[in-house]
Amino acid sequence: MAEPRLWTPADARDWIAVPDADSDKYSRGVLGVVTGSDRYPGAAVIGVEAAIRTGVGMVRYLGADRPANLVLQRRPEIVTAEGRVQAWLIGSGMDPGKLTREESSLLDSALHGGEPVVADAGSLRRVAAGAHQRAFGVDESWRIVATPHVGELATMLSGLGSPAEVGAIRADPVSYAADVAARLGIVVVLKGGTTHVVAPDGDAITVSGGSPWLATAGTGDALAGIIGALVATNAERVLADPGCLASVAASGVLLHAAAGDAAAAEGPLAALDVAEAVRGVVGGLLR
Ligand SMILES: NC(=O)C1=CN([C@@H]2O[C@H](COP(=O)(O)OP(=O)(O)OC[C@H]3O[C@@H](n4cnc5c(N)ncnc54)[C@H](OP(=O)(O)O)[C@@H]3O)[C@@H](O)[C@H]2O)[C@@H](O)CC1
Ligand SMILES: Nc1ncnc2c1ncn2[C@@H]1O[C@H](COP(=O)(O)OP(=O)(O)O)[C@@H](O)[C@H]1O
Repeated sequence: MAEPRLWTPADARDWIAVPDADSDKYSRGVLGVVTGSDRYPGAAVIGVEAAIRTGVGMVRYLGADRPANLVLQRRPEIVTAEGRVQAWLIGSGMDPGKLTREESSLLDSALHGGEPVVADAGSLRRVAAGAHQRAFGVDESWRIVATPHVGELATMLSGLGSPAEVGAIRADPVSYAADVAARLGIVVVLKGGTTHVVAPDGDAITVSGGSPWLATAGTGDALAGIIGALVATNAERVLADPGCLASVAASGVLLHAAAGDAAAAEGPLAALDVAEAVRGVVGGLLR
């Protein structure tokens, strides 16, 4: 396995799609979002806020009523009607053991739809079960980015029939992430104090340096929203060259770390502060 590459702000800058005079909300990219639940409605609010502050043409939110109402309360810009999307963000704030039939069906539609997908939390078991592979074959399933923390990676490994202790994963994170990435044909973003982005071919990118104040509830939901927005706004490039999905994901991790630093500069941060701070980080990279 090659040495992990360190991602830089200049690398991330290349994946910020800047609108021009010919752009419209559709051409910029629409992100479909299936996140949140009655149990964890806040995850939907945090992810959507992070996505729109990263920059996207439109967010279509298709979750349950309680999170949908909270999302709309904070962001009336969000559209809750079905329609075409360029990418999906799924699973944050969803409990895989307590999904309603409607939620299960929304997750499966996103995984089987053919668009790139950012799969978080409650959707990871489905990804580990290989539903996307059965639909597309392993070679065409590069379009999925999974964002587990070590506990969730352990669950994915169990689902793949290779259980591993969390301690063992922490001791050798890139190898375990690479194993899951290769077997499922997906990009794995293994979150932690240092985050590793690993492609199915074993190429690894390391992003370190985010403030330890990021260790607070909901910051992973913000990360998923940031990556979702980047994938939606780069969907054409991703579909033309799925191999670039790891670069898009690494750029999202870098924006998230920088937003964490910006938010932490003012004192202890909350996840929504991180989502709000992405705007300034993107603006700074573009100056
Ligand atoms: N406001 C909201 O709506 C919020 C909603 N949220 C939503 O909540 C849902 C549950 O997500 P979750 O991550 O809290 O719990 P879960 O997936 O059950 O795994 C936890 C187990 O894994 C282990 N573990 C090991 N290392 C770990 C690590 N670094 N970080 C975390 N865990 C680690 C550890 O086990 P242990 O090592 O203690 O045996 C632990 O018991 C999910 O849908 C998420 O989106 C949250 O985002 C918060 C804000
Ligand atoms: N000590 C730390 N230093 C820097 N970043 C961290 C640290 N701990 C966690 N993070 C980041 O915070 C986020 C936490 O995500 P996650 O574990 O999914 O929490 P949640 O489910 O509550 O959103 C990840 O992006 C992770 O990389």
